[in-house]
Order: sequence, then structure tokens, then C-alpha cells
Amino acid sequence: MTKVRYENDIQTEVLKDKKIAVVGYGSQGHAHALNLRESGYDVVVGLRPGKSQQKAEEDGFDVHSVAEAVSQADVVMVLLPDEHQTAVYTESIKSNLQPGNAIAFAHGFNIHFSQIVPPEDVDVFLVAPKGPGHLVRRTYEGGAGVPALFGVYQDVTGNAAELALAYAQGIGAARAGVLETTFQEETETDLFGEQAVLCGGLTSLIKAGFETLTEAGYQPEVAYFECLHEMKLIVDLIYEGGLENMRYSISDTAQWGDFASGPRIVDEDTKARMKEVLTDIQTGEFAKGWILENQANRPKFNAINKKENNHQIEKVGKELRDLMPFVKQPLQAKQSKQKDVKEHVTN
Ligand SMILES: NC(=O)C1=CN([C@@H]2O[C@H](COP(=O)(O)OP(=O)(O)OC[C@H]3O[C@@H](n4cnc5c(N)ncnc54)[C@H](OP(=O)(O)O)[C@@H]3O)[C@@H](O)[C@H]2O)C=CC1
Ligand SMILES: CC[C@](O)(C(C)=O)C(=O)O
Ligand SMILES: [Mg+2]
Ligand SMILES: [Mg+2]
Repeated sequence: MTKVRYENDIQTEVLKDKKIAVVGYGSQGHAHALNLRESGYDVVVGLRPGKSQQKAEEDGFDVHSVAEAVSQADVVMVLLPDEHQTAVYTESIKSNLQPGNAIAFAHGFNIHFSQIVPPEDVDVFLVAPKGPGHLVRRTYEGGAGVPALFGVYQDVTGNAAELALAYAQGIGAARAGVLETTFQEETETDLFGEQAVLCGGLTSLIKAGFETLTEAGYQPEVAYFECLHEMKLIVDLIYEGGLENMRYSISDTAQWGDFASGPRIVDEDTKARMKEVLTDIQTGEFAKGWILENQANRPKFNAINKKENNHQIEKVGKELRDLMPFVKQPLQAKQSKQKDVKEHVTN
């Protein structure tokens, strides 16, 4: 089994006397900054003027321009949206890095696809939590953590791996487990996971199930509970004890249906298409498309996002969730992200 590091395996001294600039205060940024501060580290936040700046100040941080925060820091964690990192790096980060500093990422996209080429005299590492930022914060507050991968791209000081591990410990990841990776492995597996399984695969599965039932004349509310709401309850059982644990709790009828019909839905053809998705990621085809989409001001992204937000499942879901206040988490109430999809949730 691959080596998984926990709190007792990690030396944190290497980071204790360092100043950490967290650049960006969105999903990951707010979680890293708050968790690191509560773990005893010296954190400054780098931002442009705006909503996030206001939030970080309300949370008691020294907030500076990105250039100023970077010039004060020994370790710079870049937690901007992937598609904005190159421009901000070129404009405000690069010239403010000192030899021997470290620049870090929570996802390897821009280093792996050569959008950012760091100077040769700095350490470059990643600490990539395997979970959404709001849960990196929420689990830390609850005394637990979200697992993370760490990896070193460039080790100038000889301390890059120790710095990455101490950083992972600071955000609470070592409570759950920290695994070593490379920028290539993290980037390719993370993109594949979110596209084929966690986000793209899951939302497509939920919508297809909901549409199949409603198009057959069943009530949308029943279809919502069956295909979306109950998903979390089933996944909780898988998360807690694997597939067997979930199958222990469901009826034998459901388990037989799982065995008999599951492979009719996700079959060898589905797997072949998953392999195509993985190939597009590995060849850089996906990255190229995403970079071009942003250069064109996201025409497809915005159009699809609008259509998705108007899907019947979203309307029915909102009505039902309003009647179940217990399902609403602080993330929705406190949401500060600018992305359309997230504003839709808040509003
Ligand atoms: N979301 C997640 O859970 C995960 C994300 N990651 C990685 O973490 C990184 C950050 O992603 P995520 O947390 O989703 O990002 P968000 O979109 O949530 O946050 C972006 C932050 O960057 C700020 N920002 C945007 N543009 C600029 C700019 N030009 N100058 C200064 N600040 C700017 C925003 O501030 P403002 O309010 O001013 O717009 C906001 O505070 C990415 O590399 C991502 O792949 C990795 C694991 C999981
Ligand atoms: C699953 C999406 C993710 O990779 C994540 C939360 O881990 C992301 O990029 O947001
Ligand atoms: Mg991820
Ligand atoms: Mg990701």
C-alpha cells in the first residue's frame, strides 16, 4: 500500500517561522487561510479589491494587493481560479518572488500544462485537498480534515517536500491522510475524476434518471427525492463503509437491482468513453479547449450554465429544500463566490 502520512509523521518546524501568502479567498482560499492561522501559522492574504477582500478583512486578515502579499511572504499559495492564474502570476507574482521562496498550488493545471513557468530559484509544490474548500474548512472546524495529495515540482532549498507536508498539516489534511503524487498525476486524475465521475458523471446520471421518470409521467417531486436527495444518503453509506456497507443497508431487492441493472447503465461503452475523456486530458486537448473558452469570454460555459440552472430538477429542488431547512449548510448562506452558478444557489 502506498505511504499515507498522518499528523505524527510530519515535522512542522520548517514552516513555523515562515510567512504564508494565500492568494485568493474563495472556496479553497478562505479554508486554507483560516485553517493555517488556527494551526498557528503567520498568514497574509493577497487579493484584488472586491467581495473576497471584504470577507477576508471581516475574518481578521491583513489583506494586501497580490504583489504586496507575495513580496512579504516566504511561501505563496496560489488559490485563484485556474483560468486566471497565469495572468495574475505574470502581472503580480513572478517579479515579487525572492530566491528561496516557495510557490504552491492546490491543483497542478497551470504548471503541468506549462501556462506558468516558475523561476528556477524557488521551490514549487502542490497541496491538493481531495474535497471542496468549504468542507476543508467545515471538517477542520469539526476536528477532522479532508485528505490531500502533495507533490514537488522543483526543490531548490532541499525543503520543498517538508514544506508541503507541513502546509498539508496546517490545513488539517494530515488528520485524514496525505499522499505523495506528481503534478502530472494530480492534474490528470483530478480532471478525470471531476469530469467523468464526481461532477460531470454524477450530474448527468442524476438528470437522466430524473428526466426518465418525469417523461414517463411520474411526479417531479418524487423523481427529485428518488434521483437527487437520496443520492447523498446512499453515498454517505458508501463513504462510511464502502459499497458493501451501502448494500448491507439497502433491501435485497435493491441490491439485486443494483447487480442486474447497474451494468446496463454504466457498461463497457461508458468505460470506453471514459477512456476518451482521459485521453483528452492526457494529450492536453481538454486544457487547450478550456483556455480558448476563457480567451473567448466563455460563450459555451455561460450558455450551458444558464440552461443547467433552469432545469426542472433545480426548480423542484429549490422548492423542496425550502421546506427542509435542515439540509441547508452554511456554505449556501455565506457563499461569496462570483461564479454565476454559485450566485444562483445564494439567490
Ligand atoms: N474549489 C475547490 O474545492 C477546489 C479547488 N482547487 C483548486 O484551488 C484553486 C482555487 O480554486 P477555487 O477555490 O475554486 O477558486 P474560487 O473561484 O472559489 O476563488 C477565487 C478567488 O480568487 C480571487 N480572484 C479571482 N480573480 C482574481 C484576480 N484577478 N486577482 C486577485 N484575486 C482574484 C477571487 O476574488 P474576487 O472576490 O475578487 O473575485 C476569489 O477570492 C484552483 O487551482 C482549483 O483548481 C483544488 C481542489 C478543490
Ligand atoms: C471535484 C471538483 C474539484 O476537483 C474538487 C472539489 O476536488 C474542483 O476542482 O473543485
Ligand atoms: Mg479535486
Ligand atoms: Mg479539480
